[in-house]
Amino acid sequence: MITIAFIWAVVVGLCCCLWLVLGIRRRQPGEPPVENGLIPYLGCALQFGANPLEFLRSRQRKYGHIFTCKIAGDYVHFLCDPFSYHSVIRQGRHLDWKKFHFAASVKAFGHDSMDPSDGYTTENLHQTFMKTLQGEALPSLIETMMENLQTVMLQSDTLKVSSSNWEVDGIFAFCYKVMFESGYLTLFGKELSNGDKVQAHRDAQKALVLNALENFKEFDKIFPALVAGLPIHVFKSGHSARENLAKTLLHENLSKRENMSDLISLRMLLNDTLSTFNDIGKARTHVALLWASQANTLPATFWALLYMIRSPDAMRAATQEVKRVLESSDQKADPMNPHLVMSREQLDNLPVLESIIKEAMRLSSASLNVRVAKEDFLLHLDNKESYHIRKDDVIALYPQMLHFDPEIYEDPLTYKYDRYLDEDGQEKTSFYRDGRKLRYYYMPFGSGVTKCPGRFFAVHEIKQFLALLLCYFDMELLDSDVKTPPLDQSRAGLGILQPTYDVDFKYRLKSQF
Ligand code: HEM
Repeated sequence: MITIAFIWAVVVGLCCCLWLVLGIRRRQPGEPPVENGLIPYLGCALQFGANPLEFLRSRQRKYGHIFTCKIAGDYVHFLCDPFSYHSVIRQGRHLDWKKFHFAASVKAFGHDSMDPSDGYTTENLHQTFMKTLQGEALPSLIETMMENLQTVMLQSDTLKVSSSNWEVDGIFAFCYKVMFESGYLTLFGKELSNGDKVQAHRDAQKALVLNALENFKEFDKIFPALVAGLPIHVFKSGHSARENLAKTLLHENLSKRENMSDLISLRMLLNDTLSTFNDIGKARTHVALLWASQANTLPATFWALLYMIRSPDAMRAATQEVKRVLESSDQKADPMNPHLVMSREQLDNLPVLESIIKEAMRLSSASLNVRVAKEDFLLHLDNKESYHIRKDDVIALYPQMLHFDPEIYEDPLTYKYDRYLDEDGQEKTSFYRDGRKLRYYYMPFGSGVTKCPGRFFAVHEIKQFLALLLCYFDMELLDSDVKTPPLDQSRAGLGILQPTYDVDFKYRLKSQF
């Protein structure tokens, strides 16, 4: 008995020694300070995951502008000096952004790799996104979204609307219903109608989108775990939710839809012509786009609406701004005939709404910008210091550190709807730290080549949503003193954080705008 215990003790002891010898990195001359953490493989992952901002701030106080932490098997160099961000963002020849992004997408969505160098497709995804989400493609996306939003708000059964009675709903639930349905229809179009049985067709369409929303929410819950590397089979309902979404997005189903966005039609064509993906693999690439288009937009819309309703000054200024646009284009809001139009130029010229949204995203965004070192190289910082970085190490920026920095944003935890407005009421773009003007001060959409290609559409659709609510509805918080809900940290690193609980409000049709 004693011998078995002794053997076990020796084995465990040897493993510990092996881990100490092989699993721990020792700082070499010229490298950033390193923290291996106490748990083999995971390193500092648990402490980082519990509260990334606090973790990074405490390490920054201890080590300075750059330090290295072992996180889930990788050595991650966190760069905390905003003036040095440029050396990572400008994408020198030493840094790779593809490896991490393509691998994360494969892990979460289960399609074959979309990196052309892996041989499953020759599509240049980046080009597809730029061509179909920006520039000339944007006006038609905006136009379709505006129509869909008004239909969903006023002409379908999604909301109960009345001018005499207040309806009560959670702001989060409300935003998810309205924005998901409108965004889904804008990207994936509507099912072709067969002429007769109009009501039955409408009901089926509605059921499909409602189902998609439920599946989306279920899948979204397990998304952080998938990105962290857990296999989807561990999560029964999350797995079947993803597969249900994929089934509705099979090409044979999509081809029965009309008014599809250029993004999805082009991706279908390129899936069919340039890839070797099978049918379900193709469909999963569309699930990835559905997720990208909704997972951040929905919580961002929630925060923008919540903060706007909470601030009477914001409501007043935004209402005036929207009124001015309608008057200048001779339009009147009529809920019985909801066909307001706002061009891209008009939407671009709404600085108050822009600032309301930006400030909401400043307070709720927690994305991690990641690059991988392709080779050993020397990273030069703004203060003229240089650090040795090893091949395959990760370099990360965590812009929430900027967004909550009291030297950049005075009183950073307070929502100020006009924070991004200058003295002339136009967009403010000058922010300073230590008396120096910052190039990077607002980064919820990422940076450099990996910057979100859907960012213009995202901001426009949230502006449209808020503008239409102001035109058509009176809105009030149920409890005017309600506290802002805390951020749910479980998605930290992945984008806009969700609230830990919903906040109730009431709404009814406006008698006049
Ligand atoms: C408030 C809303 C949104 C936020 C905060 C947001 C943020 C982001 C971020 C942080 C990334 C990753 C950037 C990086 O890795 O450095 C990203 C990627 C992406 N986003 Fe968005 N996004 C939003 C809305 C949208 C919308 C509406 C669409 C499309 C209709 C979209 C499409 C994409 C795509 C396709 C990618 C992947 C790009 C690539 O890998 O090349 N996003 N987004």
